[in-house]
Amino acid sequence: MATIAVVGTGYVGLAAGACLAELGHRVSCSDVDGDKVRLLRAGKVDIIEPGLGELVRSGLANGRLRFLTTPTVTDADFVFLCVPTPMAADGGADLSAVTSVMRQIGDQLPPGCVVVNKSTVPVGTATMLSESLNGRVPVVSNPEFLREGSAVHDFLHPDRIVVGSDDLTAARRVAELYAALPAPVLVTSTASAELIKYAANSFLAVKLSYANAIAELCERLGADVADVVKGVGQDHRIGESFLRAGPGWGGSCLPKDTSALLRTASAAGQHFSLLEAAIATNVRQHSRVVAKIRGALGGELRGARICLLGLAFKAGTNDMRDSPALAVAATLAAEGAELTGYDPVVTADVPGLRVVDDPYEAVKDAGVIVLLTEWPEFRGLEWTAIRALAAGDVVVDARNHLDPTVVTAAGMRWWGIGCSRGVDTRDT
Ligand SMILES: NC(=O)c1ccc[n+]([C@@H]2O[C@H](COP(=O)([O-])OP(=O)(O)OC[C@H]3O[C@@H](n4cnc5c(N)ncnc54)[C@H](O)[C@@H]3O)[C@@H](O)[C@H]2O)c1
Ligand SMILES: O=c1ccn([C@@H]2O[C@H](COP(=O)(O)OP(=O)(O)O[C@H]3O[C@H](CO)[C@@H](O)[C@H](O)[C@H]3O)[C@@H](O)[C@H]2O)c(=O)[nH]1
Repeated sequence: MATIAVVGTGYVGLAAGACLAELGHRVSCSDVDGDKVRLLRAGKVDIIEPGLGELVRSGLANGRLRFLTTPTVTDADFVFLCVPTPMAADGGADLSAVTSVMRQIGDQLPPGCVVVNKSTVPVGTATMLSESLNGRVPVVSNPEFLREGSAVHDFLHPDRIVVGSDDLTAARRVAELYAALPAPVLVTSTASAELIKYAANSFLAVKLSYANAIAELCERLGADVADVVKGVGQDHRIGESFLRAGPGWGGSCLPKDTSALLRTASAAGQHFSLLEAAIATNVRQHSRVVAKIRGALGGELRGARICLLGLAFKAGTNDMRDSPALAVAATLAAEGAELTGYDPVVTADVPGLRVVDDPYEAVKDAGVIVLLTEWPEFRGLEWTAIRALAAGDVVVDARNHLDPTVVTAAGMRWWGIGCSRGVDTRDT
């Protein structure tokens, strides 16, 4: 059993801390957000993550998990860095939280301790951190691959555990922390481990943009993207996952990580045109959704009432960071549309958008209804009632989530993504 200090209790830090405590380690988690720490001490988790609340409460009860407002590292065998690395103004990764934590704890790290970096950071960061410590303790890169909405499951059932270290003993000690998990451990240099994280997220983004570009072609050629990606994905070399066409990819990771990798490549003298095209295709996908909405309204957005169903960047989370729904909403609002939104878990107001807590209120008088997040509850909506409440009769289903026969049986028109129904290529 190891003593672990986790710094940052967001999606990654809290999942890692609670799961490592569950695996038998003694874990203290710290965060600068005092309100969050107070809630966690009371066993309350303010993000939607199945199983996380239970693990936090069980860790508190068995004494293996505690929450602090300042990191206590003097007795730690391992310090896990799990702080944000958002997009900086220049498109790269903002490392200020990482460097500020290291300034705070650097002098207190005991001999024999290992700094384990789980934040997503550019190649060279582990070396930079190690130099800032004058090599007193090893810095290991241990990127995290969990997804929001399934953080606990993903942490406990990883496809692989990547341990990047220029010190083999430290690498072995970090790998040992995960010994109870049935996953292959890949030991690499710190540079390779740091790049694996960006390369994986960027590959997912490229795959998604490819699917969205094929969806556009399907519309132009009269094919159906659902069938096309099924037939493509059944080739085991390609795989069916991450090929669902939609309003574009978003979230707290893919947009910032693709941008940071592009910048890393450019600083290294490489024009990564494939990745650049994937990002551009994603922006284009937002515009294609807006074009469909404009088409449904007869060309005019100014003054139009539009209902947005779903605001989170995907179903299963209340995270709205870089949500495609917000990108679409921002363009519509800038063009003078009046927006009403409903999301089962997002209740906070969004600039340019009135958020209501009932889908039937959201659709009232709407000239067009746009589905942007694939929440299961949207499949159970009463479309006959909606037909009576809305002013227009088109549903732009940007996730191909609804059953078109149910929607059309209620007297509405269903416009999907990547299928010949509802094609409007006027301003794409
Ligand atoms: N969200 C994901 O699905 C995911 C998955 C894998 C990797 N990552 C990476 O992990 C890192 C953390 O991401 P996240 O989504 O958990 O972030 P988050 O925004 O959910 O949480 C970060 C937490 O760190 C705290 N924090 C900020 N500065 C701090 C400081 N100086 N000291 C202590 N705490 C501080 C914040 O208050 C917040 O609670 C990022 O680099 C991200 O790219 C995220
Ligand atoms: O077939 C698909 C799959 C996903 N998406 C969209 O792609 C985005 C990203 O989805 P997902 O990858 O599930 O979200 P995250 O929770 O942000 O997870 C990604 O980012 C994390 C942070 O780095 C990584 O750890 C994960 O491995 C990586 O999947 C979302 O907008 C999804 O709606 C699609 O449009 N179609």
